[in-house]
Amino acid sequence: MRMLLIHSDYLEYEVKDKALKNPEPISEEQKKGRLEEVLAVFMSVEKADETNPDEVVEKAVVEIKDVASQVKAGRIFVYPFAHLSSELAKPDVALKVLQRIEERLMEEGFEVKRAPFGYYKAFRLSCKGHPLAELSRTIVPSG
Ligand SMILES: Nc1ncnc2c1ncn2[C@@H]1O[C@H](COS(=O)(=O)NC(=O)[C@@H](N)CO)[C@@H](O)[C@H]1O
Repeated sequence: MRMLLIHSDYLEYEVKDKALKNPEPISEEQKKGRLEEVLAVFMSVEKADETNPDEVVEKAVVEIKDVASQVKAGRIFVYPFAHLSSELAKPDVALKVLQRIEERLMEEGFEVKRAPFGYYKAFRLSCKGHPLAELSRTIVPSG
């Protein structure tokens, strides 16, 4: 899994078109989303993650919690992003991993939004620009 973490004043998105034949079903209200004072986490789930998705979820949560505590962010935006890797996991595995990361972060007490999976989306992001505002992490299953 490849993650790009951007500490932001806000992240907002708007769903445009389908990018997959069968994107994640979404409600009308999920077609737009915005969070202020947020740690935006752009994530590409990778082929290698398919060997142990549960382990990758836990490792990703550890990394996200670590960065969130360093930048003092209480809100997380989980953003599916297929452009951080050339070895993408298949969509059904990727969606499950991202849904599970969302659930685990909520369990950890964060306010969390997740951008819809399988759609082209317009988005605006305001990066805060401090030294820890732009970080990346790579997670691989140990198996
Ligand atoms: N492995 C993945 N990790 C994260 N997001 C993914 C992944 N696979 C698919 N997606 C989601 O599905 C959307 C489309 O994925 S894509 O790989 O860019 N495009 C496609 O698969 C099709 N356009 C056929 O190539 C992405 O924008 C993202 O929302």
